[in-house]
Amino acid sequence: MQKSGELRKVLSEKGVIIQKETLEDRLKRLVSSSPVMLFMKGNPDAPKCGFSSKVVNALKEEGVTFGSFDILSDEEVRQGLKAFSNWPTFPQLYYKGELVGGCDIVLELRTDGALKSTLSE
Ligand SMILES: N[C@@H](CCC(=O)N[C@@H](CS)C(=O)NCC(=O)O)C(=O)O
Repeated sequence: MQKSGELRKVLSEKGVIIQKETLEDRLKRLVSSSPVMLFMKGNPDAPKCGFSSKVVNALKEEGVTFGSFDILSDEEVRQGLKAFSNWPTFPQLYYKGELVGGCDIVLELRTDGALKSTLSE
């Protein structure tokens, strides 16, 4: 993966140098695009995996407002986030740009009564 801040210079068809966002910068932007951000398979109305579905239900039941991104729609983000956060699976839940965890952790937090407070500190 390219390092953050490294601008990718690309020669366009017209010979003009354009600057493209690196993958790392894109991932940083995406994980912070909502205070609570869920990277999942499918979308909250139609999850395409049981683990993603469980996290969506937990967030909805706790009344947490969240943004989401369907990693099945973007292979670069799917594989990139695994390396970026050193976390090999989805769903991945972020709060203020930091990884909270996957399905097991989210369900544990809910059982402990700590999900809502973790996502609103
Ligand atoms: N124990 C995991 C279960 C999640 C999981 O195993 N996800 C798999 C199957 S949906 C996954 O994302 N595999 C990698 C991939 O599909 O890219 C959790 O707590 O989130």
